[in-house]
Amino acid sequence: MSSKIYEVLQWASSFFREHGKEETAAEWLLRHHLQMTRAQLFASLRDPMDEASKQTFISDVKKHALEHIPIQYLIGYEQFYGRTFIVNEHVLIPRPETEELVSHVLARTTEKALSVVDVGTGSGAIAITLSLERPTWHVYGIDIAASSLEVAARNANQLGACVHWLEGDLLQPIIDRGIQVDVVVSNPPYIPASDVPALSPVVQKEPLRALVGGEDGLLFYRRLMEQLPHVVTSQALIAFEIGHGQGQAVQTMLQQTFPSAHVDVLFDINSKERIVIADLASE
Ligand SMILES: C[S@@+](CC[C@H](N)C(=O)[O-])C[C@H]1O[C@@H](n2cnc3c(N)ncnc32)[C@H](O)[C@@H]1O
Repeated sequence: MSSKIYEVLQWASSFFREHGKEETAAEWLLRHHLQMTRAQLFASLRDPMDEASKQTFISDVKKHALEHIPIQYLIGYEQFYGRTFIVNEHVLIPRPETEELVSHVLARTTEKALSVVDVGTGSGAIAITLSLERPTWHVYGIDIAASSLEVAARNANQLGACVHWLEGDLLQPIIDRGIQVDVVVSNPPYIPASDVPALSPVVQKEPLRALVGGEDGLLFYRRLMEQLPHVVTSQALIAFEIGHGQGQAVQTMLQQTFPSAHVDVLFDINSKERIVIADLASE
C-alpha cells in the first residue's frame, strides 16, 4: 500500500531529529522532490506519494542524515540575494552573511562604471550579484579551482550576468594582465585549520579549499596585502568577509598597507564582526 505524503514527511522529520539534523529540512527536501510550493504541499498531505518519488526522497534523506551531505548539494541550488544559484560539491554554499557583504559594497558605491574583482568567487554569488545589481560595472571573478569557475559560469549564464572569469591564485590573474580595479571584494577561506574537526560534519562536506585559511585563518588576508597595492586605484574600496575574532587583525593589516585609508569593522545581523571595509578615497 502506498504511503501518504504526510506519513513520508513525518518519517523524514523524525529520522533527521534522531540523527541530529534540522527537522525542517525534511519539508524543504520533500518540496524539491515533489516540485511543490509550500501551499501545494500542505494541500496534498493526504495524497499518496508515488513509489519512485518516495524511494529517491528516502535515499536523499539518508544521504543528509547519515552521510552529512548538505541539503543544498542534494537539491542542487541555494538562494542568494533573491536569486537562485546552482551549487554542488565543488563550491561553498553561499551564506546570508555574505549577502550583507554585498549590501555594504552596494551601499558605498554608485551606478558609476567601475572595475570590480571578487577574489575566491566559488559559485560566483558575489560577482554575479554585483554585476546584476550594477550593470555598468566591469566585474572579474577569480578562483583557484576550475571546477568552481565552471559552476560560476553556469550561474552567470542562467542569471544573464556578464562576469569575466579568471583562474588563478588570489589577485595574480589581474596582476599578470596589468588590470587596475576600483573595488576588491572577497570572502576568502578564513577558518583556522585546527577548528576544522569541530565544524559540523555537514559543513565539512564543503570543499576544504573554500574553508581553511591556514593555521590561524588569516593566511589569505596576509597574502592579499602583498598583492593589493599592485591592483587598486587610488580611490578603491576593499571589502572582506571575516571570521569570528578576526576584525582587529584584518583591520590592522589593511591600515598598515594603506595608512591613510579609512578602515571599518562591521557587524552582521547576529552582532558578530563579519566585514572589514577599507575606503582608500579618504587617503
Ligand atoms: C569561502 S569560499 C567563498 C565562495 C564565494 N565567494 C562565496 O562567498 O560564497 C572561498 C573560495 O576561495 C577559493 N580559493 C581558495 N584558495 C584560493 C586562491 N589561492 N586563489 C583564488 N581562490 C581561492 C576557493 O576555491 C573558494 O571558492
